Amino acid sequence: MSDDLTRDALRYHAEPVPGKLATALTKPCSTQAELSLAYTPGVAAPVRAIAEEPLDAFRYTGRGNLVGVISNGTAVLGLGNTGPLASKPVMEGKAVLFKQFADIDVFDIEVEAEDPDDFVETVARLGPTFGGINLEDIAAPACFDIERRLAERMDIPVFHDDQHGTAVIVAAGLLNALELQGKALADARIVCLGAGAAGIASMNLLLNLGARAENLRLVDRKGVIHAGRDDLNQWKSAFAVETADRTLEDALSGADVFIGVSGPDLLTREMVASMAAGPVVFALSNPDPEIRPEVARAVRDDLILATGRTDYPNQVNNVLGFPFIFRGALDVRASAINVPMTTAAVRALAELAREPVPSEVLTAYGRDDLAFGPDYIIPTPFDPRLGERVPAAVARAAVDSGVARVELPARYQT
Ligand SMILES: NC(=O)C1=CN([C@@H]2O[C@H](COP(=O)(O)OP(=O)(O)OC[C@H]3O[C@@H](n4cnc5c(N)ncnc54)[C@H](OP(=O)(O)O)[C@@H]3O)[C@@H](O)[C@H]2O)C=CC1
Ligand SMILES: CC(=O)C(=O)O
Ligand SMILES: [Mg+2]
Repeated sequence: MSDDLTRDALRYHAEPVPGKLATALTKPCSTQAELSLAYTPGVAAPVRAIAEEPLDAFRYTGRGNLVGVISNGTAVLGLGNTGPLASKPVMEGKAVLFKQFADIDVFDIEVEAEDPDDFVETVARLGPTFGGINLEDIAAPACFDIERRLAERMDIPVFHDDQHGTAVIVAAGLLNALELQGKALADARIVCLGAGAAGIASMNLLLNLGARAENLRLVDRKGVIHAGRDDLNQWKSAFAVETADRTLEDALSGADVFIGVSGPDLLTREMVASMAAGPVVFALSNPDPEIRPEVARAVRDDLILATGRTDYPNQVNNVLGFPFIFRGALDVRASAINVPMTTAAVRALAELAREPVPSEVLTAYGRDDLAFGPDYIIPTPFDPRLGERVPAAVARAAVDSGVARVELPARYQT
């Protein structure tokens, strides 16, 4: 990151008030009469109602539109285990995105609990506060059990954004990028560097969508995950294949797709040069990608390139997913966010990128033109249609898959 950007970012976070969030009131409270309603004695009325009928919490409190963005800070962006306190700017940032793009309120909660049992116990007890839980920046492999255990204990959606949010955007972007390169997902040779939260979930979703296991190579710090390794946890070993490939370099030779969800500057010029004709390179590590776009583009001009960043074309980042997926889930009071719902989000995102781009987006990006093609494979976060299409698709999938607890809202019934 340049010195200028570092300075600007620190100033943005410090001024005019520290941080990016504050509490807003939704009811007036400036007279004796209003205070009597907001606080004692009036507040006793909704307390009694909710004690008698728990569903009244959705009527009398903000629970139904409130998501907990919760982290223990063990995998903060690509910066590693910075701990919970240093993760707070990211969690506040996720709150900004929930509010800005989907009008969802958020409490960011940073928990001093590296031990999964402590973390699960802490979060599970917060159920009454929230309509949904967005787990963020929790390292693999602990994140897999944490999410499963919380989903089993809680009756609201528990969604690990780095797993499923990322997987949705990777899949939507890849479906479009492969089509532009004239390739099919089922035939594509895909190499994923990073076998953690984002990597494992993205590969699982691609398998669901038609990628073939024998065409996938998952790579961690020790190299290719293959059948001969005896150091693999259960999530990695599900991807162990019989192959002679041992290094990232081996795996990438002739590959169609590189997906990087690992760390900065791990993909070399030579590796990009060795890929098949018309390759797709998603260098998604934040803030610094696996290869800088200008370096990759200098190697070859037939590639489609994406990063997780806002300052390059093709931002493959979970910001395109979690606000809109939760909007759809909350609107039907879903008890979970399941595969039919994430798959519906993939399709909605991929299809939206093929439509003409509205003027708001061109203005936000200072562009005269933007159209489906190698530099526009996925909508931008500022696309106002995202807030209609993705939640509608997710809510419908929730209803169809039986996890919705209220009917599909009229505005989604088109
Ligand atoms: N663009 C986007 O929307 C998103 C991007 N990301 C990015 O993906 C990265 C990983 O995040 P996440 O999955 O949550 O983290 P995890 O800690 O769960 O997983 C990290 C994975 O990356 C691997 N890895 C790290 N460094 C290296 C290296 N030098 N060489 C090879 N493999 C390496 C680790 O290998 P090992 O298992 O051997 O330790 C591990 O498998 C981060 O950079 C993050 O910013 C994540 C989510 C969304
Ligand atoms: C984008 C994001 O969630 C990450 O890099 O961790
Ligand atoms: Mg994250």
